[in-house]
Amino acid sequence: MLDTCESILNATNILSSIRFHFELLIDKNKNSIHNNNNTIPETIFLNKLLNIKQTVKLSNTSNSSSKAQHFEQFSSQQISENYGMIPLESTQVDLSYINISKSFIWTVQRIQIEMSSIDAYQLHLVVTRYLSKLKHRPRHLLVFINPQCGKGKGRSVYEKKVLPLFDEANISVDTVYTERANHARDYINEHMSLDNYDGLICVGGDGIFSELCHSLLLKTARQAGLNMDDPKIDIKRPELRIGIIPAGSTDAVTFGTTGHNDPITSTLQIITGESLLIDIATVHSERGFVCFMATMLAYGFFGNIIRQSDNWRLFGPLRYNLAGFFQFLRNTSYHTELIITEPLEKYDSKALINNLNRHLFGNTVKWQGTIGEKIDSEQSSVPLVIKREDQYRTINCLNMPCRCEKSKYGMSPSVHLGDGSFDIILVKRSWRMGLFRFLRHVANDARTIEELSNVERYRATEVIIRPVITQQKEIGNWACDGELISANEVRIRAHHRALNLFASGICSEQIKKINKK
Ligand SMILES: Nc1ncnc2c1ncn2[C@@H]1O[C@H](COP(=O)(O)OP(=O)(O)OP(=O)(O)O)[C@@H](O)[C@H]1O
Repeated sequence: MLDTCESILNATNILSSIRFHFELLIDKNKNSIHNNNNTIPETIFLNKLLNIKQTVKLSNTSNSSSKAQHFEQFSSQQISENYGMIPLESTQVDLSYINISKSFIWTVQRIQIEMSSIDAYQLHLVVTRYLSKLKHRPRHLLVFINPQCGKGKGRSVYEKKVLPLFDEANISVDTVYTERANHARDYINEHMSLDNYDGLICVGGDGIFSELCHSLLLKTARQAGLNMDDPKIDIKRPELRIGIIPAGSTDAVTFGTTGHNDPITSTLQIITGESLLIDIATVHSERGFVCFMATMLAYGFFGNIIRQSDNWRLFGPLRYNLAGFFQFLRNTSYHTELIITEPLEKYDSKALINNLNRHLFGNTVKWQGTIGEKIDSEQSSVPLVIKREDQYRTINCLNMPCRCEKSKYGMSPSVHLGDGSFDIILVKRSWRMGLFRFLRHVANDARTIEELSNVERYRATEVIIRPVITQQKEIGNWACDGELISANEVRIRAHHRALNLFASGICSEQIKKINKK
C-alpha cells in the first residue's frame, strides 16, 4: 500500500487524487482488519482521510504486562533508535475516513488494522505527512454558535456532533456562543484582523449565516474603500470562507449548497475544505445600500407574512402558519413595475427571435442591443431588458432554490448558484384558488411552476422593483433573507461568485436523486 501511495505521488504530484489501495493490505492481513460496518474499502482518497492513530501492543515478556501505548508519544528518532530494543509484537492502526452514501450523506467510517510495527510506523508517517500537505483544508477556525436556533438545539449539535470531528481532524477552534442577535456581527466588526483563521463557521440557521455573510462582505468592502451606497458597485470577494452547520428551523442555505441539512455532512465538508463560490446580490433602495441577498427577497405575500409574524411572536413558531393563513384570506395584490435585465447570453438568431417573441407577447419590451445586422449573424452577445407592469400578489427574487422541509424542491429548483444570475417569480392577481395552486406547487414540485397561468419566471442579473402608488391604502412589505427591510423601490444586482463557502455544491447526479424521490 505504501509503495502504491509513494509511486502515485511521484508520478502525478496531485495530492487530491492520491489513493490508498487497500486490496494489498487486505490480502496481507486477511484476519486483522476490522471496520465499524464490516466493509473494507478497496481504495480511500487521501482527501477523504480524517485521522490515523497507532497503538503499540507490548509483548508479555516486557516488564509490565500487556498494555497499549500511543505511538505519538515517541519522536521519529526515538522510534528508530529504540526499534531493536522495545519488544514490540504488533501495532493496531486506527484509520478514520469519510464515506459518501448513495444519497450523498457524508459519514465517518473507522477501520482497525493490526500489522507489524515497522509497517504501521511507516504508514503513519506517510499518511500524516501527506495529510499536512492538503493546504485547502482548514487548520484554525472561528465558530459562532447560536444556542437559540432550531428550538434551542445549537449547543448540543455543536458539542456532540461537530466538535469531536474537528478534534479528530486536528482542527483547532475558537468558539463564540452568541448571546443576542447581531452578536456575531459585532464580534467580526470589532476584531480588526481575522487573518489567523482559515474560515468562519456558524452553527444555526439562515439568520446567523446572513449575519456572518453581511459582516464579512461589508468588512471586506470597507477595507477595500468601496462605496456601498453606489448601486453600480462591484463588491469584493472576502478571502475567508464561511461554513454553515445546519441547526436552524429552515436551513435553506445548507439544503441549497449541500443537498441536505445534515450537521455531520456539513462538518465533514468543512474539514475536507470543500469550496463553493456562490453569487450574492446587493439590494439598494432610493436611499442607498440596504442589504445583501443570499437566499430570497420577497415583496407582497411573503414579505407581509414576515411583518405579520413579527407582531405575533407570542404564538411561537406557529405564528408563521397563522400569518400565512391570514395573508391568504386577505388576497391583496400590489400594482408594481419591474425592469428586468436578463443575463448576457450567446443567442443564435433563431433563439433571439424566440426570446423576443416570448417577451413581446402582451408586454412592453425595450431592446438594448443592435438587432439589425447581428440578428442575422450566427451569434450575438446582448442583454435583454424587459419591462413588466401588473397587479402582483407576490414578487420573489431567488438566489438559491430555497429548499426546506416544507418545500421539496424549493421555489426555484433550477436557479444557478454561481453563474451571476438569480430567478424572479411573479405571481399575478388571481382568485384565491390561483394563489393556492402556486403555494401547492411550491410545497410539492415547483419545477414547472411557470406553467401556471398566473405565474411567470425570469432569470436576471438585475431588477428594479417599483411599486406604483395609486389610490391603494397600503403598499406591500419587503423581506430579504427573512428580515424585514424598508424601501419604496429596490434595485437588486447579482455579483458573480462573491462568496466562498465550505460546501460541495450539488452535482447533477444528486439532483437526479432528489428528483426521483
Ligand atoms: N443568542 C441569541 N439569542 C437570540 N437571537 C439570536 C442569538 N444568536 C443569534 N440570534 C439571532 O437569531 C436569528 C435566527 O437565528 P438562526 O437563523 O440561527 O436560527 P433559526 O431561526 O432557528 O433558523 P432559520 O433561520 O433557518 O429558520 C438570527 O437572525 C440571529 O441574529
